[in-house]
Amino acid sequence: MNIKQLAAEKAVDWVEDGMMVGLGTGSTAVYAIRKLGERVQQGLHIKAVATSVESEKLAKEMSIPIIPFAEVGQIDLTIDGADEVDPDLNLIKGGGGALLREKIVAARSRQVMIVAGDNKVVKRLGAFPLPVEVVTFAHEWTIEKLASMGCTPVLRKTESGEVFVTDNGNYTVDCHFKEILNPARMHRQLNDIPGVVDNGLFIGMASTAVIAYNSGTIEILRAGK
Ligand SMILES: O=C[C@H](O)[C@H](O)[C@H](O)COP(=O)(O)O
Repeated sequence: MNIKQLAAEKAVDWVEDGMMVGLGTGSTAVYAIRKLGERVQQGLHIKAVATSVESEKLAKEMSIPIIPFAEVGQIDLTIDGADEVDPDLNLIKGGGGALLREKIVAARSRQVMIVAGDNKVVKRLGAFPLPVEVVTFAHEWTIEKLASMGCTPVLRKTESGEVFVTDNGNYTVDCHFKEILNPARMHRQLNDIPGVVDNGLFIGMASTAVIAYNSGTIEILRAGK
């Protein structure tokens, strides 16, 4: 079993009967959705909301009952991956292109549990290019403003060379900062740029991180500890 699978399947142990569960996106979250699906098929009763079209499709294939976001009240637990996790459990997310729905679901969740291999744990955020979701209108100008923040911005393309379009019909700009000294301030400054919809910094949103190591060990990190 690889470390992504180990962390993701462990997190599913926290899901209890009757919960409203947020389903993350990405190659690690996929393992959590599959495991949760197995538990549903064995009789676990939950409802879920997905953070991407892709995760929703997989959840339905696994017979997990999906609720439209408009009908979701409080979400009990969201299980999601991350591109970087710092010691305060601040995160970079959006490498898979789903940051906006992920952030909305996280904001509605009592508990956000991050699942990752230990390669995602960093002392300081920013080596991973920070994804920023921007509207298509005047995106060239928005990209210039992002560059003025001290990064090298790259408009994300698909493997076939088309501009990548998010589930919300926007573009993603990957901002190469190398390091982000003050993530909370950077979060505000980026979102102040007209044309920016949101950025991949998740500040103070994760309550727990389930981190798996190649040795097979699992470490549980908690925010504020
Ligand atoms: O947009 C995608 C999400 O934020 C993912 O959770 C993140 O990119 C981590 O993905 P993966 O588990 O594939 O490394």
